[in-house]
Amino acid sequence: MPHRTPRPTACLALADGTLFYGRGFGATGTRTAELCFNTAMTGYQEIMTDPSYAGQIVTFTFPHIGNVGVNPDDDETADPVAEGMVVKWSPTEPSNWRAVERLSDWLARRGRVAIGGIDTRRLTRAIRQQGAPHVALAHDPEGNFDVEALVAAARGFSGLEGLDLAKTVTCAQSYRWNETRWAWPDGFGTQTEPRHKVVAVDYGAKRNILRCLASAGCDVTVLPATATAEDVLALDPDGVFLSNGPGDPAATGAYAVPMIQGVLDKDLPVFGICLGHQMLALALGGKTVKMNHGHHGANHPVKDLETGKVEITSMNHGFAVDAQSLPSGVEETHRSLFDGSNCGIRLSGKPVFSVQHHPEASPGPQDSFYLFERFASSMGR
Ligand SMILES: NC(=O)CC[C@H](N)C(=O)O
Repeated sequence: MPHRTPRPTACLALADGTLFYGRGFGATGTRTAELCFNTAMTGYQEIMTDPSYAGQIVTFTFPHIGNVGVNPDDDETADPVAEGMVVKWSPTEPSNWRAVERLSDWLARRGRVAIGGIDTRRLTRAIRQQGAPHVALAHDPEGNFDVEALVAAARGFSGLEGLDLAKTVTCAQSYRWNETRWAWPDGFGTQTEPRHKVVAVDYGAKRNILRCLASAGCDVTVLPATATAEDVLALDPDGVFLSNGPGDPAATGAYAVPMIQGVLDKDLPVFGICLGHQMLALALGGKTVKMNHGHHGANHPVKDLETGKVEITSMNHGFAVDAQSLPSGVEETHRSLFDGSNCGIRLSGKPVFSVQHHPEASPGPQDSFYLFERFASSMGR
C-alpha cells in the first residue's frame, strides 16, 4: 500500500523565509506576531490567557499540550490573549476530571490559531539563535497557502518594540476584587479579614496575582492602566501594586511613570511584578532593554542577592531592566541565574520594590509567594 502523508493544514512562516508545515487546530485564518518559546511543563491554559502574551505566538517546548483540556477555573483573564500556539503533537482527547472542553474547540471559539506536528526543538533553537522572530501562522483546512504572502505578512509585523499594549488589555473600568477563592487551595497565606487597602494598577493583570494579594490580606481595588496619581490617591490606599502586562515597557511608561512618581512622592509602599517592575524601574530613573528571546517558563532560577537563597520561578518577559542603568539609591535585589539579567529592585530604605519574575506562579513554582507577604507587612499589621 502506498503511504500517503496527510496534506498540511497549517503553515508557520518566519520573516527570514523559513517555513514549517503542520496540522492546524483552533480557529482558521492567519495571525501575525512575535514568536517566543515557553518551557513550562504545565499550565498551557494559564499561559494562553496571560495578558502579557498579547502580540505573541507561543511555541510550547513540552510536547504534550492539550491533554488535560481546558476548564472554567484556570483562565488568567476572560479570553486567550496570545495570538496562537505552536506544539509538537496535535492535542489528543482530553483526560482530566476538570476538563469541560477540548483545547482545539476553546481556541476555535475564541479565534486563536494553532499548529501541531512541528519540530519544536528545531524551532526553539532557531529562536534562541536569531532572537524572537516575527511570524505569520495560517490555518486552512483546505491546505491552500500563499507562502510568499505569509512571509511578507511576517515581515510586515511591526514587532513589540515601541508598542503600548497595556492599553489594549487593561480593564475598562475600576472594580473591587471580590473573589472568595484563595490563591492556592493548599493554603498559602489564606486570609479572611483583609487588613490593607491596596490599589492595583492593571496593565494586563493575571487573576492569580489579585488572588495572591487577597490571600496576603489585601482588599484590592483595580484601576485601569491610564489611572493618574490623583485617581490612585483619591482612594486613600495603604499601598499600590503595579501589575504585569504586555508590550514595550518604555511605551507604557509614557503615562505610567508620572503616575508612579506621584505615588512615590506620597511615600506609599509600592510592589510591582514584571511590567510593573519595569515601570517602577523607569519611574526611579532606570532603563529597559529588549532581550534576545526573553524568559518564558516555569523553571527559572533567581537569586535573592540579600539572602543568597535561590528561588525557582515562573517567568514571562521579553524586555528587562538594565541593572547598569539604575541610579544610586536603587538596589538590585534579585538576579537571574540563567543569564545574569536583573530580576528585582528596591528603593533603599523604603518599602518600594518589584520583581521581574512571577511570584503568583500560575503556572509554576510557589517559592516567591513571600513577596506578597513582604508587601502586606510593609503596610503594617
Ligand atoms: N509578563 C510581563 O509583565 C511582561 C512585561 C513586558 N511586556 C515584557 O515582555 O518584558
